[in-house]
Amino acid sequence: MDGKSKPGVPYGGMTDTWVKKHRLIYIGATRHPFILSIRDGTVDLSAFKRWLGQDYIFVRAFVPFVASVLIRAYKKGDESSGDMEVMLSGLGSLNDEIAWFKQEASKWGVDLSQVAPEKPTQHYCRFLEELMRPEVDYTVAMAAFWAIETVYQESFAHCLEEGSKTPPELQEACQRWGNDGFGHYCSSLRNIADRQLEKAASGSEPLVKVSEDVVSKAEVTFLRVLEYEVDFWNMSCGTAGHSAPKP
Ligand SMILES: Cc1ncc(CO)c(N)n1
Repeated sequence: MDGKSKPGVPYGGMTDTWVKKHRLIYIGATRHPFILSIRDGTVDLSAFKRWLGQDYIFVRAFVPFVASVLIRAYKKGDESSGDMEVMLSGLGSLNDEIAWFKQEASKWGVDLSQVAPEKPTQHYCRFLEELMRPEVDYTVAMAAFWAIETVYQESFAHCLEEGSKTPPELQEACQRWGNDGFGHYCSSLRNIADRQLEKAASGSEPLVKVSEDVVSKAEVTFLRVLEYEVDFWNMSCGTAGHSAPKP
């Protein structure tokens, strides 16, 4: 969490460098007060229900983004990489996730059909749309994909650690993203992103535009994901998102 390389993650990958270099905002996204309130059992259930409704809207918008990365992986044509299989597993779990949201919403009496996207959700979904544009490089899309998933994995795994007082009725939500299998999936995404970034940085990626351009765009995209995540948690807490203006 504090930028130490994780077991099984190749030390020194570009994503490792970013987590260290931007550890304050990374901690802001993965140890947000909303998450800490779940972990210490003080979370306001109305905040949890607000998060549930808004995240359902986000996840539905996330599906086409993941599909767009799958298409990019296919077009890369590097069948040996196994990238497509990682994304297919991600799409499969999103199918289960949407079913879980519906079941969890009915458990809490949240009518998902009546939930309107709040501004942070609208902005985050618009950002996903931007990442689906054809001119966005596979490497940049993968940096976003890994960051989006890993913020949730790190956040909810924290609520499951020894000593946490997560309320039993919220354990399932935390397990959803905090479990080891999802952690392994995030490591697979991270390895793809690191491989792509390494190729872009070494200029060995054919037909890629100016390679350092791709690397710096990927880093900016990583930071934008963290900002959108912090805004999303702020919204869940009900604190009007006074976040930095988006570039
Ligand atoms: C806002 C948000 N970020 C990341 C994830 C992980 O898929 C999610 N479900 N929602």
